[in-house]
Amino acid sequence: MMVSASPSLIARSSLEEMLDSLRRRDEGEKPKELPPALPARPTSKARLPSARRSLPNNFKVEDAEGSPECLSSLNKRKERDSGFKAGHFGVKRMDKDQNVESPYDGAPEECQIRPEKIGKSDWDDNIGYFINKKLHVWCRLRSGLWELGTIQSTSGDEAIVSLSDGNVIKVCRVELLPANPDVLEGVDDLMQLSYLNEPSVLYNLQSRYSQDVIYSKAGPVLIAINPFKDVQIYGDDFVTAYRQKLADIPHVYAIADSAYNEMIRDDVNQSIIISGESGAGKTETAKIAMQYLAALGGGSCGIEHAILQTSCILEAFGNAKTSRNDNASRFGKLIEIHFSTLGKICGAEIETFFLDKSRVARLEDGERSYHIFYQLCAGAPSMLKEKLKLKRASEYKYLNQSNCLAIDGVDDAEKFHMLMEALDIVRVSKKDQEHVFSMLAAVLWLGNISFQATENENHVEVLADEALTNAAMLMGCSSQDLMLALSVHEIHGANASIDKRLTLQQAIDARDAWAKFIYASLFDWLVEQINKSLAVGKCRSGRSISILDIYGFESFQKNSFEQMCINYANERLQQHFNRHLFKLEQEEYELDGVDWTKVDFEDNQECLNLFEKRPLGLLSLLDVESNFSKANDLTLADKFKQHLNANSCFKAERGRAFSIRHHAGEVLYDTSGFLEKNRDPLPSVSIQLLSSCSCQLLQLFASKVVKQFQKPDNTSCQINSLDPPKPSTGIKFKGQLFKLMHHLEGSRPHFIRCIKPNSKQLPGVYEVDLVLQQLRCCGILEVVRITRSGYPTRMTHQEFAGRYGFLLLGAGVPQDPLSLSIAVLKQFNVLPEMYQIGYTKVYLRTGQIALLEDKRKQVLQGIIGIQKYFRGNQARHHFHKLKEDVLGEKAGRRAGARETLDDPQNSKKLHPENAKFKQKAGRKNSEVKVLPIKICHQIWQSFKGGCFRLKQLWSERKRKMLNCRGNYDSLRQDGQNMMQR
Ligand SMILES: Nc1ncnc2c1ncn2[C@@H]1O[C@H](COP(=O)(O)OP(=O)(O)OP(=O)(O)O)[C@@H](O)[C@H]1O
Repeated sequence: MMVSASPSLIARSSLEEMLDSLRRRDEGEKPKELPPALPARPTSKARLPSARRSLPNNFKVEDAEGSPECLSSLNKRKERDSGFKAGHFGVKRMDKDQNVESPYDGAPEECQIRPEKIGKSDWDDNIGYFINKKLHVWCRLRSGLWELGTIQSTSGDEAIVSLSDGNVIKVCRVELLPANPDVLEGVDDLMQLSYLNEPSVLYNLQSRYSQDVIYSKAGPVLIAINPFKDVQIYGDDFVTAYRQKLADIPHVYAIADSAYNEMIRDDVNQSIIISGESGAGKTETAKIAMQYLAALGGGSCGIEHAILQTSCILEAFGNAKTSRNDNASRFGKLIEIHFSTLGKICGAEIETFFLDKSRVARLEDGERSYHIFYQLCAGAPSMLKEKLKLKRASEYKYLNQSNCLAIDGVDDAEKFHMLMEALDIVRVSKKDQEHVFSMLAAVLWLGNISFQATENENHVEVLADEALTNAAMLMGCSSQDLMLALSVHEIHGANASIDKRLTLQQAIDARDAWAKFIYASLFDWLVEQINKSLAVGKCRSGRSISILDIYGFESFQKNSFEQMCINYANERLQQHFNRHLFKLEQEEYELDGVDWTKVDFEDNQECLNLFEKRPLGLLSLLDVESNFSKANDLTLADKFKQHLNANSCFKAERGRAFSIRHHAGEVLYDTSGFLEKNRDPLPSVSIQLLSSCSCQLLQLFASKVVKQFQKPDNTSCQINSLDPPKPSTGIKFKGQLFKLMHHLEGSRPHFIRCIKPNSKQLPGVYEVDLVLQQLRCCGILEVVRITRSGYPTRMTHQEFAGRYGFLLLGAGVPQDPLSLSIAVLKQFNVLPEMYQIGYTKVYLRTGQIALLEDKRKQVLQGIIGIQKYFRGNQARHHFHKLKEDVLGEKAGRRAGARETLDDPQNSKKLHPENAKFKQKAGRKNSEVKVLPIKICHQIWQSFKGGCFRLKQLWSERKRKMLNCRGNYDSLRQDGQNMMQR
């Protein structure tokens, strides 16, 4: 279930656009019958600061209403004093709260958004225009769907609309929105739409999707709609096309390409952040991006193949079939690909987050556990099966409880063979592979261990059957020890410890805790092994591209601790998105003195406060409650209600339930199991047993837990489920998330929003409502609005002048970068509304830089043409001269040689062959064609000398060419002339 901005709010943006056009019309800028214009650009009031002007601490600008308002801190203080309240289009203000944690450096963020200055909505005049011209409008039907139609007439608040299917209906005017002309159907970038409103965006994407065009742009964000089928837009040819910039339609390749080029060009780390709900295509998109980067940065060491193979391993161990996706990732993943100074991949590092281990022991109907279990049972060679005492998947309780053992179209045995190959490529040794498979089998056998009640119904004993024997054998412990560990709980008193027999439920929980612990530890260990294998070599440049594929927002009928953590992570990512696409962008305009009307956006800081505030935030309260042995899920829910009610994102519900208003919608949570999952206990006896097992992996896993229990002063503390010194799951997760945000903040982000077109995972089906919810929850319309009215290209005055200054001609070219930049913009007729000059940077609207780059390219090509001609001429001249020299020298030598040969004194110096030849032929000396060795050598030396001199001349000429400013200027002049011609 998702909730988003109400339609009227979204509609407002397009109304606003129309109003602007109407205003223009009223001002007499346009004749009466012109269609509503494109969204108004703020008129440029670019101030031209002096070249060395620095930004004063409290500089003032005029707001749109003319009242001077101090920016930055002054501005913020004023708004705080006026006490604006949060609201969609109103002002949203988050007070600086000392108790709110932030993963960003410095003080907690203060978020303020000024009200958007929107005039009164008035659609009437426009409706008149649409009626006259019989232009299409979008009409919202009772079903909520939008349909195209034309307005026939209006009366009061109502309008009669003739729909495209022939029906004529009466609707409220507020249900009408302007449609774009046909020529704009299916545009690549939503920025190109004249009317930016929900139905236009929705149907633009649908029109593309119906033609298998799955990628579109929303300004800087790539929208990827899952095709649920193979589309022929990947592979070598496409890679080459994007690499050589021959293709420019939106694509993951284009995003990966810009990330790579920006990393090389600007020496800045990059990140590709892929988000979307479960089944939207994040993991596939991440793989496609990785494939492109591997093609671009693949080197001789072949590490890129190993990196690509990690997907196969991680999917086997971390993905499972859920009701929403046959291959759902049940963990978050950040893969950081490192590059050498030459731009070649030199290693990678994978970080994983929050594996959903509950899936190991408990499955919902129709879902599966992790793929690897089914793959192992189906594909293991018979020898291995024998060794692990493996049976078919259907014989294991952990796998057969959900009535789903296979996935349509997936061959688990084949997948197992692919996995073995991948493990080999990633250099996980055969011995380690065997250890991994034994652990998996041990988990499966553990799940088959059953209990029987003894004495009274309260206590249990473990059944001594093949499950117990096999599990103990695979773990490397005795069956007796395992029986004891699963049926007895050790309680540490002040002076002694006592054994308490477990009830049936406790025994089942203990067994499942073991299985989950082993599986989660195995997963972490495997990731460690992969990281060792992909470790970055010495040639690292420190530059990297990180790809984040993290679980999307989740909202089921029953939502538990896992969903809360996942949705919390999504809130953090949403803030990163907001920060970069809305907040930092607008802040930069303000600080650099750019004339700018703020665009509103939905801030989720309040929701983050709900989670992170201390001591009265969700995670802190959960942690405190987890430390009380008498606390239960109901007392926890009460605590939440008692302390969190003041937060507008929290809603108390009956009993154990509570709701959170997430940015993507309201979710109802049930606290059942929260405390247990947050504590994540493992009875002390289990750790002791694991440490004593002969299986090395288990020993290693146990030692890691013991380390967690160690006190900061390194003295070990008693491991007891009553002692909770181990960090709780929630706090650990928060720590991981903060680390992730730090990492992302250190890189330049590229956002990809994956959209799931239908919930049945079918190709060609586009469910409008589902898509709309997803577009709303990631604020796509707002991104387009900001980008469209913003200045996506910016360069410092120095950079701009350095890059384009040379295009100016004449003696009066200004010298300081600011004046030079302005002169360039004027020279090339960049319209004033298409740029702004800030205190430090030049800001350009979309498309303007391409214009300047074109000019630059033309001039450079002209220059290169002249240079080529000039150099060619020089080279020819020198070559002819050298040739003459060599020939002259040769002729001289020949003459000398003839004289030498004619001298009978020298005849004995002749080469024996020559002498023989000379005698045999009986020719005259002057006719001799073969020269003496010495002379041959002399000529050769002279020729080599000539070549060497020629080379020297070449390099000298080249140096002179580069240094000679006069020459260069005249070349530039020639280039300009050529271009003008
Ligand atoms: N570009 C694509 N081309 C073809 N099929 C795709 C593409 N993207 C996704 N799919 C299909 O959609 C399925 C779900 O995609 P994927 O597993 O990447 O979703 P996800 O967003 O990562 O989901 P989760 O969050 O549950 O892990 C894939 O198994 C694949 O069948």
